[in-house]
Amino acid sequence: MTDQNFDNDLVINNNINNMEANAQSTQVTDEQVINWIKSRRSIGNLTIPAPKPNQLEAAIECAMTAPDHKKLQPWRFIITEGPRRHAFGRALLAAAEAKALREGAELDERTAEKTLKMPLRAPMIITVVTRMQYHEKVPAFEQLLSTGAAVQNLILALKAQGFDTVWRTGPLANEPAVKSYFNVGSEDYVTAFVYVGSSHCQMPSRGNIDTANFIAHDSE
Ligand SMILES: Cc1cc2nc3c(=O)[nH]c(=O)nc-3n(C[C@H](O)[C@H](O)[C@H](O)COP(=O)(O)O)c2cc1C
Repeated sequence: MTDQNFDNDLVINNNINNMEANAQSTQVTDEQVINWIKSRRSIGNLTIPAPKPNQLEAAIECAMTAPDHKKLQPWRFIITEGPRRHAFGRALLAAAEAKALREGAELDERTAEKTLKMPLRAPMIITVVTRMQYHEKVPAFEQLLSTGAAVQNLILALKAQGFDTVWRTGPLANEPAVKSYFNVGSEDYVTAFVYVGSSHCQMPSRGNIDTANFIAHDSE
Protein backbone atom coordinates (compact mmCIF):
# COMPACT_ATOMS: atom_id res chain seq x y z
CA MET A 1 0.00 0.00 0.00
CA THR A 2 1.54 3.32 -1.00
CA ASP A 3 1.09 6.77 0.48
CA GLN A 4 -0.69 7.65 -2.70
CA ASN A 5 -3.28 4.93 -2.15
CA PHE A 6 -3.64 6.17 1.36
CA ASP A 7 -4.10 9.76 0.28
CA ASN A 8 -6.57 8.85 -2.37
CA ASP A 9 -9.00 6.44 -1.02
CA LEU A 10 -8.21 4.50 2.11
CA VAL A 11 -11.25 4.94 4.29
CA ILE A 12 -12.53 2.29 6.67
CA ASN A 13 -15.49 2.30 8.96
CA ASN A 14 -14.46 3.20 12.45
CA ASN A 15 -17.40 1.77 14.27
CA ILE A 16 -15.53 -0.91 16.17
CA ASN A 17 -16.66 0.55 19.49
CA ASN A 18 -20.08 1.44 18.26
CA MET A 19 -22.11 -1.44 16.96
CA GLU A 20 -25.10 0.71 16.13
CA ALA A 21 -24.71 1.93 12.59
CA ASN A 22 -22.79 5.09 13.28
CA ALA A 23 -21.70 6.07 9.81
CA GLN A 24 -18.60 7.83 11.01
CA SER A 25 -15.59 7.22 8.78
CA THR A 26 -12.00 8.05 9.42
CA GLN A 27 -8.97 8.16 7.22
CA VAL A 28 -6.34 5.80 8.49
CA THR A 29 -2.67 5.33 7.85
CA ASP A 30 -1.02 2.28 6.31
CA GLU A 31 0.50 1.50 9.70
CA GLN A 32 -2.91 1.61 11.37
CA VAL A 33 -4.29 -0.84 8.84
CA ILE A 34 -1.33 -3.19 9.39
CA ASN A 35 -1.73 -2.97 13.17
CA TRP A 36 -5.46 -3.49 12.85
CA ILE A 37 -4.92 -6.73 10.91
CA LYS A 38 -2.42 -7.89 13.51
CA SER A 39 -4.84 -7.07 16.33
CA ARG A 40 -7.39 -9.67 15.23
CA ARG A 41 -8.05 -12.24 17.94
CA SER A 42 -10.49 -15.10 18.10
CA ILE A 43 -13.11 -14.84 20.83
CA GLY A 44 -14.79 -18.03 22.02
CA ASN A 45 -17.87 -16.77 23.82
CA LEU A 46 -19.95 -14.33 21.87
CA THR A 47 -23.26 -12.62 22.52
CA ILE A 48 -25.69 -10.36 20.69
CA PRO A 49 -25.69 -8.23 18.66
CA ALA A 50 -25.04 -10.34 15.60
CA PRO A 51 -24.56 -8.66 12.23
CA LYS A 52 -27.61 -7.12 10.62
CA PRO A 53 -28.50 -8.36 7.12
CA ASN A 54 -26.69 -5.49 5.38
CA GLN A 55 -23.56 -6.04 7.49
CA LEU A 56 -23.62 -9.75 6.76
CA GLU A 57 -24.09 -9.06 3.07
CA ALA A 58 -21.09 -6.68 3.09
CA ALA A 59 -18.93 -9.29 4.81
CA ILE A 60 -19.92 -12.02 2.34
CA GLU A 61 -19.21 -9.68 -0.56
CA CYS A 62 -15.68 -9.27 0.87
CA ALA A 63 -15.38 -13.05 1.26
CA MET A 64 -16.27 -13.46 -2.39
CA THR A 65 -13.37 -11.28 -3.49
CA ALA A 66 -10.90 -13.96 -2.36
CA PRO A 67 -8.37 -15.19 -4.92
CA ASP A 68 -10.23 -17.79 -6.97
CA HIS A 69 -8.51 -19.69 -9.77
CA LYS A 70 -10.70 -19.80 -12.89
CA LYS A 71 -13.46 -18.05 -10.95
CA LEU A 72 -15.05 -21.26 -9.78
CA GLN A 73 -16.60 -19.59 -6.72
CA PRO A 74 -16.41 -22.86 -4.79
CA TRP A 75 -17.74 -21.37 -1.56
CA ARG A 76 -21.21 -21.38 -0.01
CA PHE A 77 -22.27 -19.56 3.15
CA ILE A 78 -25.02 -20.98 5.35
CA ILE A 79 -26.31 -18.75 8.14
CA THR A 80 -27.59 -20.29 11.36
CA GLU A 81 -29.27 -18.03 13.93
CA GLY A 82 -31.78 -18.13 16.76
CA PRO A 83 -33.60 -21.41 17.40
CA ARG A 84 -31.95 -23.09 14.41
CA ARG A 85 -28.83 -23.25 16.55
CA HIS A 86 -30.59 -25.97 18.57
CA ALA A 87 -31.23 -27.99 15.42
CA PHE A 88 -27.57 -27.56 14.47
CA GLY A 89 -26.62 -28.75 17.99
CA ARG A 90 -28.74 -31.86 17.49
CA ALA A 91 -26.93 -32.55 14.20
CA LEU A 92 -23.58 -32.22 15.99
CA LEU A 93 -24.76 -34.60 18.69
CA ALA A 94 -25.93 -37.16 16.10
CA ALA A 95 -22.52 -36.84 14.44
CA ALA A 96 -20.68 -37.32 17.74
CA GLU A 97 -22.78 -40.39 18.57
CA ALA A 98 -22.20 -41.94 15.15
CA LYS A 99 -18.46 -41.22 15.35
CA ALA A 100 -18.23 -42.76 18.82
CA LEU A 101 -20.14 -45.85 17.71
CA ARG A 102 -17.87 -46.24 14.70
CA GLU A 103 -14.84 -46.02 16.96
CA GLY A 104 -16.28 -48.51 19.44
CA ALA A 105 -16.62 -45.86 22.12
CA GLU A 106 -19.56 -44.41 23.98
CA LEU A 107 -20.41 -40.75 24.33
CA ASP A 108 -20.59 -39.79 28.00
CA GLU A 109 -23.42 -37.56 29.15
CA ARG A 110 -21.21 -34.54 29.77
CA THR A 111 -19.71 -34.63 26.27
CA ALA A 112 -23.16 -35.14 24.76
CA GLU A 113 -24.54 -32.11 26.62
CA LYS A 114 -21.53 -29.99 25.66
CA THR A 115 -21.82 -31.00 21.99
CA LEU A 116 -25.52 -30.17 21.91
CA LYS A 117 -24.81 -26.69 23.23
CA MET A 118 -21.85 -25.86 21.01
CA PRO A 119 -23.80 -23.65 18.60
CA LEU A 120 -25.09 -21.57 21.53
CA ARG A 121 -21.64 -20.03 21.97
CA ALA A 122 -22.55 -17.27 19.50
CA PRO A 123 -25.74 -15.68 18.19
CA MET A 124 -24.79 -16.47 14.59
CA ILE A 125 -22.78 -19.19 12.89
CA ILE A 126 -21.71 -18.93 9.29
CA THR A 127 -20.94 -22.37 7.92
CA VAL A 128 -18.62 -22.06 4.96
CA VAL A 129 -18.70 -24.96 2.56
CA THR A 130 -16.35 -25.74 -0.31
CA ARG A 131 -18.37 -27.06 -3.18
CA MET A 132 -15.77 -28.95 -5.17
CA GLN A 133 -15.89 -28.60 -8.90
CA TYR A 134 -14.02 -30.59 -11.46
CA HIS A 135 -11.62 -28.40 -13.41
CA GLU A 136 -8.50 -29.71 -15.09
CA LYS A 137 -6.51 -26.64 -14.04
CA VAL A 138 -7.89 -26.18 -10.53
CA PRO A 139 -7.16 -29.09 -8.22
CA ALA A 140 -9.14 -29.67 -5.04
CA PHE A 141 -6.51 -28.12 -2.79
CA GLU A 142 -6.75 -24.79 -4.65
CA GLN A 143 -10.51 -24.74 -4.15
CA LEU A 144 -10.09 -25.42 -0.44
CA LEU A 145 -7.44 -22.71 -0.14
CA SER A 146 -9.64 -20.26 -1.99
CA THR A 147 -12.42 -20.97 0.48
CA GLY A 148 -9.96 -20.46 3.34
CA ALA A 149 -9.03 -17.08 1.89
CA ALA A 150 -12.73 -16.25 1.65
CA VAL A 151 -13.17 -17.17 5.31
CA GLN A 152 -10.34 -14.86 6.35
CA ASN A 153 -11.81 -11.99 4.32
CA LEU A 154 -15.17 -12.70 5.94
CA ILE A 155 -13.65 -12.59 9.43
CA LEU A 156 -11.81 -9.33 8.76
CA ALA A 157 -14.87 -7.71 7.18
CA LEU A 158 -16.91 -8.67 10.26
CA LYS A 159 -14.21 -7.24 12.52
CA ALA A 160 -14.25 -4.01 10.50
CA GLN A 161 -17.94 -3.71 11.35
CA GLY A 162 -17.37 -4.25 15.09
CA PHE A 163 -17.96 -7.99 15.41
CA ASP A 164 -15.86 -10.71 16.95
CA THR A 165 -15.46 -14.18 15.53
CA VAL A 166 -13.83 -17.53 15.93
CA TRP A 167 -13.18 -19.99 13.14
CA ARG A 168 -13.93 -23.46 14.40
CA THR A 169 -14.10 -26.66 12.49
CA GLY A 170 -13.33 -29.52 14.83
CA PRO A 171 -13.60 -33.28 14.36
CA LEU A 172 -17.36 -33.29 13.68
CA ALA A 173 -17.47 -30.76 10.85
CA ASN A 174 -17.29 -33.31 8.06
CA GLU A 175 -19.11 -36.15 9.76
CA PRO A 176 -22.00 -37.46 7.61
CA ALA A 177 -24.70 -36.22 10.04
CA VAL A 178 -23.38 -32.65 9.85
CA LYS A 179 -22.90 -32.72 6.08
CA SER A 180 -26.39 -34.07 5.67
CA TYR A 181 -27.82 -31.34 7.97
CA PHE A 182 -26.25 -28.66 5.77
CA ASN A 183 -26.92 -30.51 2.54
CA VAL A 184 -23.22 -30.81 1.77
CA GLY A 185 -22.28 -33.33 -0.93
CA SER A 186 -20.00 -36.25 -0.11
CA GLU A 187 -17.18 -34.76 -2.23
CA ASP A 188 -17.60 -31.33 -0.65
CA TYR A 189 -16.21 -29.94 2.61
CA VAL A 190 -17.43 -28.01 5.58
CA THR A 191 -14.45 -25.66 5.68
CA ALA A 192 -15.42 -23.43 8.57
CA PHE A 193 -17.93 -22.73 11.22
CA VAL A 194 -17.42 -19.01 11.75
CA TYR A 195 -18.99 -18.15 15.10
CA VAL A 196 -19.98 -14.47 15.03
CA GLY A 197 -21.19 -12.02 17.64
CA SER A 198 -20.05 -9.37 20.05
CA SER A 199 -17.86 -9.36 23.11
CA HIS A 200 -16.45 -7.00 25.69
CA CYS A 201 -13.60 -9.43 26.28
CA GLN A 202 -10.20 -7.84 25.80
CA MET A 203 -7.81 -10.49 24.56
CA PRO A 204 -4.15 -9.95 25.36
CA SER A 205 -2.19 -8.60 22.45
CA ARG A 206 -0.02 -11.05 20.54
CA GLY A 207 3.16 -9.26 21.45
CA ASN A 208 6.01 -9.33 19.00
CA ILE A 209 5.60 -11.52 15.97
CA ASP A 210 8.94 -13.11 15.24
CA THR A 211 9.09 -13.85 11.52
CA ALA A 212 12.77 -14.88 11.45
CA ASN A 213 12.23 -18.65 11.38
CA PHE A 214 9.48 -18.45 8.81
CA ILE A 215 11.13 -16.56 6.00
CA ALA A 216 13.82 -17.65 3.59
CA HIS A 217 15.15 -15.73 0.65
CA ASP A 218 15.70 -17.65 -2.49
CA SER A 219 19.37 -17.08 -3.25
CA GLU A 220 22.32 -19.05 -4.57
C1 LIG B 1 -9.34 -24.50 9.59
C2 LIG B 1 -9.32 -24.08 11.04
C3 LIG B 1 -10.07 -24.79 11.95
C4 LIG B 1 -10.07 -24.44 13.30
N1 LIG B 1 -10.82 -25.16 14.18
C5 LIG B 1 -10.85 -24.82 15.48
C6 LIG B 1 -11.67 -25.52 16.39
O1 LIG B 1 -12.41 -26.42 16.03
N2 LIG B 1 -11.63 -25.15 17.68
C7 LIG B 1 -10.82 -24.12 18.11
O2 LIG B 1 -10.82 -23.85 19.31
N3 LIG B 1 -10.05 -23.44 17.27
C8 LIG B 1 -10.04 -23.75 15.96
N4 LIG B 1 -9.25 -23.05 15.08
C9 LIG B 1 -8.32 -22.02 15.61
C10 LIG B 1 -9.01 -20.70 15.95
O3 LIG B 1 -9.77 -20.24 14.86
C11 LIG B 1 -7.97 -19.60 16.32
O4 LIG B 1 -7.22 -19.26 15.20
C12 LIG B 1 -7.05 -20.02 17.42
O5 LIG B 1 -7.80 -20.27 18.57
C13 LIG B 1 -5.99 -18.92 17.73
O6 LIG B 1 -6.60 -17.71 18.11
P1 LIG B 1 -6.29 -16.34 17.35
O7 LIG B 1 -7.07 -16.40 16.06
O8 LIG B 1 -6.75 -15.27 18.30
O9 LIG B 1 -4.82 -16.30 17.10
C14 LIG B 1 -9.28 -23.34 13.74
C15 LIG B 1 -8.55 -22.61 12.79
C16 LIG B 1 -8.57 -22.97 11.47
C17 LIG B 1 -7.78 -22.16 10.46
